[in-house]
Amino acid sequence: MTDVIKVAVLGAAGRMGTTVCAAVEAAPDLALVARVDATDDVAAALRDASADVVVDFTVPSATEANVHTALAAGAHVVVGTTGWTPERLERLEEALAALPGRGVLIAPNFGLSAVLAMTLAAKAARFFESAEVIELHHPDKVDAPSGTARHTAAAIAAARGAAGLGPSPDATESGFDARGADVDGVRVHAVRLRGLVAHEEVLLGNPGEQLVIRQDSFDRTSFMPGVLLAVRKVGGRPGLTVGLEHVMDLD
Ligand SMILES: NC(=O)C1=CN([C@@H]2O[C@H](COP(=O)(O)OP(=O)(O)OC[C@H]3O[C@@H](n4cnc5c(N)ncnc54)[C@H](O)[C@@H]3O)[C@@H](O)[C@H]2O)C=CC1
Ligand SMILES: O=C(O)C1=N[C@H](C(=O)O)C[C@H](O)C1
Repeated sequence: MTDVIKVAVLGAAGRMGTTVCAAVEAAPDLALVARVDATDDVAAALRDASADVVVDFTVPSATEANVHTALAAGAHVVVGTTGWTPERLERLEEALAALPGRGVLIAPNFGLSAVLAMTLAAKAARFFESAEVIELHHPDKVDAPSGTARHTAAAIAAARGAAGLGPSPDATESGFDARGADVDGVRVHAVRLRGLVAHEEVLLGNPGEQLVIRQDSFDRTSFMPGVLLAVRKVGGRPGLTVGLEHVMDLD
């Protein structure tokens, strides 16, 4: 019989944290050893828990410090929280270089439909003159555009660049402000609407044709197969992994 993986959850009282705790408790090969939230002493809680894997679903302002605290406590780390800038990733890679064998897996989205949508969009991008991304979320979300949309737009931009494509055509003159955020030259639009959970649409256009790639997370349980997959895989992937696609045999 394989050993049970001990899991601690940061942000355990939040929307995602609550769902992750329930999923871990329901998995026979995992044991939930700590629920940690904002009012707790994170370092002390993680030291006491001796978790194999710490899962972070907190807030962009706390996640970097939490991950370094989890590493100091001796755990591998799975991160779903947004806000991982290139500078934060660089600091994390430096820390991991001094911790051989230790793994951190950060995924902007653990939904299988979202990962597949991002992958398909990146593959399709070089065939189209125009590309734009629309992300749609619940209105309690604190960041915009979503981490998923940023990741998607960056992958589309990289594919367009590698194919020698220039910017998407756009005759909008300066002084107009309704064209969304610019992520590596790809326009990203953010909708916030009560009733939504997490949704993304990639629009790819050519003269006379359009490809729309859309994914919908109607419920936070949709993220759980991806989170549990990451928890099971992270210990076997030393260093930093960004994107669930790398443990889904998609690359
Ligand atoms: N990668 C993915 O598949 C997904 C990522 N997310 C991201 O996960 C993050 C959390 O989302 P939600 O659960 O909706 O937010 P939420 O606001 O419901 O939960 C965040 C929780 O973190 C706690 N918290 C804040 N600071 C903390 C700290 N220093 N230590 C421990 N806990 C702390 C808060 O008290 C709260 O309970 C967001 O960045 C969101 O964008 C959300 C859904 C899916
Ligand atoms: O805040 C959310 O809800 C979500 N956040 C992540 C993001 O910003 O991409 C993942 C998913 O879209 C849900």
